[in-house]
Formats: sequence, C-alpha cells, structure tokens
Amino acid sequence: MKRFIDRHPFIARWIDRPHRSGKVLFGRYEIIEELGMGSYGIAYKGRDRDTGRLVVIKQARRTKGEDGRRLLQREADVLSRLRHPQIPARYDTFIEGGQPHLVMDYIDGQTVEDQIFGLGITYTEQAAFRLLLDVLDVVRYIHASGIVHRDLRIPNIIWRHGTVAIIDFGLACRMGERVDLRDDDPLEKRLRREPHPRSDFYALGHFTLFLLYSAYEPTSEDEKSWEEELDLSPKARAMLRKMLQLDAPYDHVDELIADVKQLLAENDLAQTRVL
Ligand SMILES: Nc1ncnc2c1ncn2[C@@H]1O[C@H](COP(=O)(O)OP(=O)(O)OP(=O)(O)O)[C@@H](O)[C@H]1O
Repeated sequence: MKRFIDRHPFIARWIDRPHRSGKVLFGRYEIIEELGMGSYGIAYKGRDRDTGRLVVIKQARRTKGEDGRRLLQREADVLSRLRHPQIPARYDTFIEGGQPHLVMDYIDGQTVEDQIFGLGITYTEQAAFRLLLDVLDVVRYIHASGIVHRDLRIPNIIWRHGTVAIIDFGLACRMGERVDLRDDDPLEKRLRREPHPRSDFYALGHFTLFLLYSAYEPTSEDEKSWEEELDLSPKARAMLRKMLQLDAPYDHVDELIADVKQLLAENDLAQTRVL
C-alpha cells in the first residue's frame, strides 16, 4: 500500500522543502529554477559561481529517506565512471540541510518527449532509426564502461546542438550486479531492470516505437498491435521484435548497431531507386 505522504503530494512537497530560486548552496551553487521532482530527487538548474557554468543540482528527497540518499549516491558513482561529451559530467557532491546533493553538467537542449508532444515533430522509419543509431553510439560507450542505463526513455534523451545526450542515470547499475528484482515482479519490470545490455535494447525498442507512432494516423478504432498499425519494412519489424525480446534478443550493442546501419543503407538504396 502507498505511504501516507505518497498519497498527499502537497504534504510530501512541504516535507521535501525544495530550495527557492536565488538560494546559494555550499557557498557556490546558485539555484536558478526547479526543473522537476523525480521519484527520489529534486532537480534544479543552477549556476556555479566559481566557474560561471550552468549546472544541474540534484537533491535527495527527504520523504524518500535512506532510499533517496542511496539512489542519489548511486547516480553520483555511475556518473563518476563515465566521461563522454554526450553524458552529463559529474562535478561535485555535498551535504546541505542534512541532505546529499549532486552537481552535474546542464544539458541545454530539448528532450525527445518535448519534441514529439510539445512541438509535434514526427519521425519516419528512416529518421527514427537514424536517431536510434545516434543513441546507440553513446550506449556503446556506457556498456563498454560496464554500465547498463536501465531507463532509456524519450524524456531522458536530449537533443543539443544537433547531437543527442543521455541523462538520468538514477537507475543505472553495473552489468551483472545483484539487483532488487523478484521472480514475481511484473514481466515488464524484469525486462526493463535486468542488469544486462538486453534491458537497454528492450527500452530502446519502446523508444523507437514512440518515435514511429509520432507519425501514425489511426484509420479505425479497433485495437491492433504495433505490427499491424505501423507501416514498417520487414527488417525494421524483425529488429524491433528482437529488441522487445519477442524473438531471440540482441546480446551485444554492436550486433544491433550493425543491423541499424544495414537497415539505413537498404532504405537509402530503395529511396534512390524510387527517385
Ligand atoms: N543533466 C541534465 N541536464 C538538463 N536537464 C536535466 C538534467 N538532468 C535532469 N534534467 C531535467 O530535470 C528534470 C528532473 O529530472 P530527474 O532525472 O530528476 O527526474 P525525472 O526524470 O523527472 O523522474 P525520475 O527520476 O522519476 O525518472 C527533468 O525534466 C529532466 O529533463
């Protein structure tokens, strides 16, 4: 059953006591605005007064107790193992008001979620798989560092100056790490949280379906599967089925990258034939 404060967000917010704009934390980090309250942390856009840099400051939520502090620490640990221009760099951690805070690079851009739902941008099959390839390039680095992200969703992929960046490493873990998953957890949760690259491919299968559905115009009210509704090439359908583990899944990011490249080349060729 949900805890009392989880059922009463106003009370939770009062206990969490988010910082106000203009407050300076740790004698250095000025809060500009709150970006959002996540499941375990509150994220703010801020400015590092020492360097002038824009940063994101994440504060563990008081209402989440030890879990909030543990997850913030986990995100800090994962970020410190990763150094990549398309992943926020970890700058600092500190305690303020008894709560741990994490400071990282502010990725100034637009999430894919904002693009689709806010700006109404649509993706053809080719555009969707091109974006997937860009994301996989960063995922390859994450996996090579022994990390699985486990939360690759449209709000966590940001477009910045024509390249993508991946944020929100709060659920990331080391490959093969013992994780808090039980056999009686729902299948969807087990597929998304497995400490294996497969779980990232599974999430990216859903990510790609989101992109493809952005251009979908329903023709009837009947409930159909994505395979019936979307007009996809046989290769795209076969790849999505492997990502979603409906068929034998991909085991390594390079296998998936090779397939995406082949699909893009085939589609380009088919397009030139038509012209
Ligand atoms: N490094 C970053 N650069 C720019 N914006 C960020 C960054 N990290 C987080 N954000 C933004 O801050 C907001 C809150 O993010 P956060 O990851 O704390 O929680 P969430 O994704 O909303 O929820 P949850 O933690 O439950 O997944 C989101 O709008 C996200 O886009």
